Amino acid sequence: MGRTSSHTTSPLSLSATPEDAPEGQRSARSSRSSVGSTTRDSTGRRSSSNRTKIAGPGTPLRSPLPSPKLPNWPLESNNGLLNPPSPRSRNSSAHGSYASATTFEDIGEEVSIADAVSGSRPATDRHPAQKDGSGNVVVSVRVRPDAGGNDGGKTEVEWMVDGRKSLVSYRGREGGEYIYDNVFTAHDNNAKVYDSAAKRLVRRVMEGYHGTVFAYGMTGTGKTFSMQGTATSPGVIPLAITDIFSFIRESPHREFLLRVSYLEIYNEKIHDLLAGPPVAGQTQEEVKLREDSKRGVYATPLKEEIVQSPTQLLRVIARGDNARRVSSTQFNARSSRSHAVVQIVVESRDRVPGSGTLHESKRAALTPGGVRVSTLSLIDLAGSERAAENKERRTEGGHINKSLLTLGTVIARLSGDKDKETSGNTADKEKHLPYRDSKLTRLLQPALSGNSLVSILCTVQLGSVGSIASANSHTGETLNTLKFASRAKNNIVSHAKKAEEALPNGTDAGSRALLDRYRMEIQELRKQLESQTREQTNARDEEEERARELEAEQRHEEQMLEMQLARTALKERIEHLNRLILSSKSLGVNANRSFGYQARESLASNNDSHIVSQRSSTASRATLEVPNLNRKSSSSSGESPPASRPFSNALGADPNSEEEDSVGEYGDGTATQAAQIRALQADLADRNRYISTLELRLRQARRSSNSRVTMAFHKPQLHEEGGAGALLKEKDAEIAELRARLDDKDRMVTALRTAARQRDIASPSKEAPALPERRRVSAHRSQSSGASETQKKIMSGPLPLLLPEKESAGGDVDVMTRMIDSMMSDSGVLLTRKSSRRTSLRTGSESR
Ligand SMILES: Nc1ncnc2c1ncn2[C@@H]1O[C@H](COP(=O)(O)OP(=O)(O)OP(=O)(O)O)[C@@H](O)[C@H]1O
Repeated sequence: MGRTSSHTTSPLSLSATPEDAPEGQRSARSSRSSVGSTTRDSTGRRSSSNRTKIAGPGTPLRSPLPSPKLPNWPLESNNGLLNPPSPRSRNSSAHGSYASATTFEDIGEEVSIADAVSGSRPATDRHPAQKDGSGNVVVSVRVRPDAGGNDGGKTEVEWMVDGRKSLVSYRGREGGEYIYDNVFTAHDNNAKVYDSAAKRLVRRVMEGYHGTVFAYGMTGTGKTFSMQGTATSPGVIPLAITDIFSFIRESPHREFLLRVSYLEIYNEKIHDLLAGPPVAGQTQEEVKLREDSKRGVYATPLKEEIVQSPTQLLRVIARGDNARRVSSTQFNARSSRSHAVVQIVVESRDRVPGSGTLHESKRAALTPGGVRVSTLSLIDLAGSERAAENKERRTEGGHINKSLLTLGTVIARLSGDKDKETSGNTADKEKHLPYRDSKLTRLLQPALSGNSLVSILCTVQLGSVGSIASANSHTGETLNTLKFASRAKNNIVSHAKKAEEALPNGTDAGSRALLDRYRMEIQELRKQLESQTREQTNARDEEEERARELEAEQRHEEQMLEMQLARTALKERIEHLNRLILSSKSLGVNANRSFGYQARESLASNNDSHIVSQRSSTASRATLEVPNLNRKSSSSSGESPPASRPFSNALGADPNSEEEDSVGEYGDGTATQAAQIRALQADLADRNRYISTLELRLRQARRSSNSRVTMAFHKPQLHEEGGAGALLKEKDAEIAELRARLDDKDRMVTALRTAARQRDIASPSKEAPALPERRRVSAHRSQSSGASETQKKIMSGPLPLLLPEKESAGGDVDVMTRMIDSMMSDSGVLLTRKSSRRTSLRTGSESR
């Protein structure tokens, strides 16, 4: 398989036209010369006394992202927003407590340790170029300790590393001196690297600048070691995270929202390292780079996680690290096969005291200002490498080298770009910079084109004599890295400005600032909550109102029912009393008829009156007879003697009437027994209904006394209850009277039976005709031959069969007549008494 140039040649070995090895040397110098002759003069000289030996303290193991010892201060968090507690002092502050060689644009603000210690250069002279923004780009070189632990020997002869002077010089072929912003020797640890190369940039990002830190170098030279570090020696990323949160704590006047994404560019494809493993059967959407005027170049779709603590942020990044592609290569057992980009988006805004009261929450009491969005990109590039034997590694290496080559080309051409910038020809500038040739350069475009603060950390391994790193090819790579660093320092011009504060814009729903969107969402949710609370209150009020109405309605219904019952009861009572009145009248008529012969005579002579009397009597009986009496009558039917028939009713009986005959042999002359029974049953039903009405009302009254019935209804009810009780008592009295009357009748019947027996004994031979026959005969005789008064009396008695008895034994009949008269007289007294009581009752109820 043929190899492409990118396979066979490391990008670091390529020089972008004018900057060849000697030019690279010049470039480094010119870099300094661009920042001032003083610097060049001071850094350009060789000094054996400052020469640093390559140290080889042993290679730390690459490990997952370490957890640096983080201050355990709680951060207030609300919806992902971070609010620092009141500021407190600490030794390691993100606010410039460090002494760093990092320059950026703080003129005279910070002095490098080396310079401060040496005092060789006054701060004002040191970086005059900072005034035109070139100080926004920091280039550092870090020398990795030799894996063999040999830091002496020939190395000293070929390479000279001066940390204090930020100088690396090579005495071999194509040798030269390279001066950078920082040169870290093999003795310098990650903390020193971070403090000098990145700390200030991180702080600036927190203040609102975009910042990019990336590690560049040949494979195995310590890029990942520098960016991630180890558990004991945390690298740039964990230390930056610590500082981010320290800054938040120390900025009580601002509120922050942090979101993080993590992507890798592997074989020229972008992968979201936070997206998790692809779900079976689901194709993951390819991450693409887009560009817009506000955000610049960005990858999408990309998972962004909002983080609220250093631990959370470190965990998210560690998760991404685990997803990153790492393989073993000739130079590195765990070589990164992709460019990895951690992006931390910082949203912040001022917290201005608002109109909230003390009782409201702290957050509600502050009215926010505009949101500032800045981005910190921490990039661990894959290392350039020579072609590997493994096909897969070769493919990867090809892509890695190609992208690094493009990066080198872009940076190399930036120098020409600088000239065009002065001439103002920006169209040309865009045209000749091949940002789009690789994903890496496209992604780095905003940073390389000057919108961002940039810190480039180039890692090299010089190697002692005989080591792999000392091999010719390796030295060539190292030299190319140094040249790249020099070109970057020389060519990249950053005019990074603080991101503008986007004022809260209620209509911009697609606003990039989550802080703003969250604020809007919170406001919206608050509004919703308020309206919901209002609605709930209204609904509750309505419900209560409805319940009240329902209760009133029920009460009204109860009252109506009570009134209805009361009316029904009154009606019943009126009806009953009316019946009683009729009964009294009837009884009065009957009584007259029973007591006086003359009255009976007159009634008997008047047929119409007789009929009326007959009816009245029936009604009277139907009304007055009590159930047990009724029972007795019916139970004795058929075999009880005719004596059970009342005397009075026989008085007006029409002996010719078929109806009279057909109503039964026990008819009393005014109504048949069946009619009596019917009447009694009807009366009984009336009373039962009345009693049940009273019971119902009583129950209702009891229930109502427990419910909230108004007093207006209680009073009549109580009154009704009293009336019902009285009525019941009255009924009981009536029943008792009727029973007494029944007893009288029983006695009468007994007497009549006795008389009948005596008659039978007196004339045993004389057969009595059958009852109906006798009755007819007697009736006929009585009517046709004009019966005597006595006969009429007897006829008005219960039994027509007494007639033959009279014929044969007149003495017995007289006895019987006397007895009946006496009983009737008793009964009359009883009925008169009862009648008078009923009248008084009626009067009483009417008056009531
Ligand atoms: N300054 C250092 N001090 C001690 N050990 C180091 C240093 N720099 C690198 N190493 C060790 O060298 C090895 C390779 O380092 P590292 O993986 O960081 O290289 P790299 O540049 O990221 O390589 P690649 O491009 O292949 O990913 C690791 O085991 C690492 O621990």
